[in-house]
Amino acid sequence: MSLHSLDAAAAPTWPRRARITVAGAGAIGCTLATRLAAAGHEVSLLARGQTLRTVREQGLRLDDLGGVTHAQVQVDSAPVFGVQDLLFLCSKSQDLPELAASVAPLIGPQTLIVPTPNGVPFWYFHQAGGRFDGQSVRAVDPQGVLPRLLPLAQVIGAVVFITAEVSAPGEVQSRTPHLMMLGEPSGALSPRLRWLCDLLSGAGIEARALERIRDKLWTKIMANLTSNPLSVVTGATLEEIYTQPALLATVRQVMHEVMLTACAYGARLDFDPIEFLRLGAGMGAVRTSMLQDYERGRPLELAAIGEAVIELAERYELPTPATRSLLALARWRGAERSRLAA
Ligand SMILES: NC(=O)C1=CN([C@@H]2O[C@H](COP(=O)(O)OP(=O)(O)OC[C@H]3O[C@@H](n4cnc5c(N)ncnc54)[C@H](OP(=O)(O)O)[C@@H]3O)[C@@H](O)[C@H]2O)C=CC1
Ligand SMILES: CC(C)(CO)C(=O)C(=O)O
Repeated sequence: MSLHSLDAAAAPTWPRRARITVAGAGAIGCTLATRLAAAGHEVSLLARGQTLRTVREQGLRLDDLGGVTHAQVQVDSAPVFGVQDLLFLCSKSQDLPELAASVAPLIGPQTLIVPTPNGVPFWYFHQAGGRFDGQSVRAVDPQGVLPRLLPLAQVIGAVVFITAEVSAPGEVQSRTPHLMMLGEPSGALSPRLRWLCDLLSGAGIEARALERIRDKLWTKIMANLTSNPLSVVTGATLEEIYTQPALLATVRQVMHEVMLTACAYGARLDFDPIEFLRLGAGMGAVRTSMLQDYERGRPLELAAIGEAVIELAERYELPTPATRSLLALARWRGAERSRLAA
């Protein structure tokens, strides 16, 4: 039997071989699906377009530090896989409301839901305590639909420290170790969180259970907001962004604005800002995911990575002039790119 007990009073038994759907067959979705399928789980993939057709015919192919892994998974454009133990939502943040609207049949009362998008998550204020407890983040859920589509009590927060790129439909390359930080929005180190971490670690994705997942969210937001929009504006790599004086001035200003905002929300940032810049430079000639989206004429994930931070800063009347200018430039570049491509 795959599904664990529905009796909340009894200790749930979490399956060793889980029924898992990965919704969104891009770089992160295919990485997770391939690793989890190769580890013996019953994995289904919600995909569309050419990716759906290719994966149906050829399966998945992941080229990562473990070598090349092939996996066969059940794949469909409709949520026909039945109720799942675990559901990963692997779209870009701006596509999450549409994706979430399509996964209802996969969600039972015990299904764990793990959204992977970068940026401020829609669940940020769920069980956060404090003055904004329970509120929504407009920038990432403008219609306020996500808490209705995804039961918040079943959502586990995730910060994904994987770098992956789609090389062809259903094929992904990743050249860094796979690491995910996971946490209950309430901060509980629950049995289900430990189960999830064990399951991922068993599939070759190092997974750490955190009591303070929002701290790590801010670390990742800092990395994304200091580099992704600037890479779109300048075409620069991470190494250039974090070393070139002409770019570092903006990086530092944005970093200070994010640090101030994170502090206002009680985040404990466990890094030295100078070390942060050094680590960024050490990433080498990496093109950010947003630069890749820009070059492909795809929408930019500016709402979750940038506009949501401004929204949170505004609640405390914190100034974010550098972040605003940078986002305006990146938005303009993105719109120009779309206009030229049309
Ligand atoms: N790639 C990376 O290295 C990292 C990415 N992340 C974050 O993870 C998230 C996912 O990133 P990534 O995998 O790179 O993104 P991709 O754009 O590669 O993949 C997103 C996938 O979601 C699919 N999708 C979107 N909407 C729907 C829908 N309604 N129904 C079905 N499929 C849908 C897209 O399909 P289609 O192509 O047809 O639009 C695409 O295959 C982002 O928030 C990103 O910032 C975080 C860390 C690292
Ligand atoms: C590599 C990194 C950390 C740069 O911000 C990233 O997450 C991205 O490209 O989206």
